[in-house]
Amino acid sequence: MLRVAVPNKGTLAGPASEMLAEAGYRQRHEQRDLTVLDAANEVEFFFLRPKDIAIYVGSGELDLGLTGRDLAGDSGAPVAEVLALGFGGSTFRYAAPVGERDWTVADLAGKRIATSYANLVSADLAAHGVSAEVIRLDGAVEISIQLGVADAIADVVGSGRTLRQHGLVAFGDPICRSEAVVVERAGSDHDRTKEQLLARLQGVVFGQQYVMLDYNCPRELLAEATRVTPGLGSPTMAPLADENWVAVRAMVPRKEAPAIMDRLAAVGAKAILSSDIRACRL
Ligand SMILES: Nc1ncnc2c1ncn2[C@@H]1O[C@H](COP(=O)(O)OP(=O)(O)OP(=O)(O)O)[C@@H](O)[C@H]1O
Ligand SMILES: O=P(O)(O)OC[C@H]1O[C@H](OP(=O)(O)OP(=O)(O)O)[C@H](O)[C@@H]1O
Ligand SMILES: [Mg+2]
Repeated sequence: MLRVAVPNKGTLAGPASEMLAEAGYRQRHEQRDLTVLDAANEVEFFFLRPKDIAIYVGSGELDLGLTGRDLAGDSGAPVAEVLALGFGGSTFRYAAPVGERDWTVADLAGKRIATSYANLVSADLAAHGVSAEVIRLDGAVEISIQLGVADAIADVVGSGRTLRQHGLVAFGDPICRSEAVVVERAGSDHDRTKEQLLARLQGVVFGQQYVMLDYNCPRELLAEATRVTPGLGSPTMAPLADENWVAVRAMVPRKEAPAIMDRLAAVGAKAILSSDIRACRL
């Protein structure tokens, strides 16, 4: 039985469970359930605090865990990333009050820095050769300067709204660029159930990052059109009843799809359709 940790709360919990459900795994119906057994797929899911997940996986008690790259890094647990999941994107950054001065990381020397990710911050300060006091807080870190316990902070930045609301500005290079990831204990083996879960999740991630384009193309413009949509391997082509036309089907990156559709229309393609891919195996 494969044992897999899933966030039970916070930003990553909803999307992580939805992705596992899309991959065909049973997920919990009740928010308070801490385990779910998916006997058909030989997997047991454990719903744990996101911060704790890498610790369980690093100790070898659980085989895989879905967590944030930043959380896994901060835990210091001996885990390795096996798959990036494409959601829960954030940066982890230093920030300080707007207008006080143009802060640099070197200016943090001798200062108090509040954070919920003390290990990441200590390691980054050491890498910069800066000696400062790290104040460990559990959350609402942005308010700590106002309340007088810190001079600067290091925190997760998503949209940047929370920093702006508190009159703070980020500075320095991001300490970490994070997203949700699957981790395993470093150096551990892959058995059939683990490989299957990773392949299914990979298929859902691909499905979310690509769309399927279908279009009809005059035969003489095929070479030009398929240069625009080379597909992952090679585009699928099928003859139409009108022998001067061909139907083409190719996967394209979701973010580029509108621009690719513009280019196909300019080439002379017609009936250009874009559709979602729920999951795929390449
Ligand atoms: N806007 C965001 N705010 C917080 N965490 C985010 C955000 N966007 C992505 N994340 C990621 O979510 C993970 C943090 O999840 P976690 O559940 O610990 O905190 P949370 O979502 O802030 O919930 P809570 O603070 O209520 O426990 C990190 O990997 C972080 O990078
Ligand atoms: O850049 P934004 O989109 O504004 O998001 C970032 C904020 O969201 C998180 O806080 P959360 O709401 O989880 O509260 P917490 O500080 O108690 O963890 C994070 O710690 C930042 O404070
Ligand atoms: Mg939080």
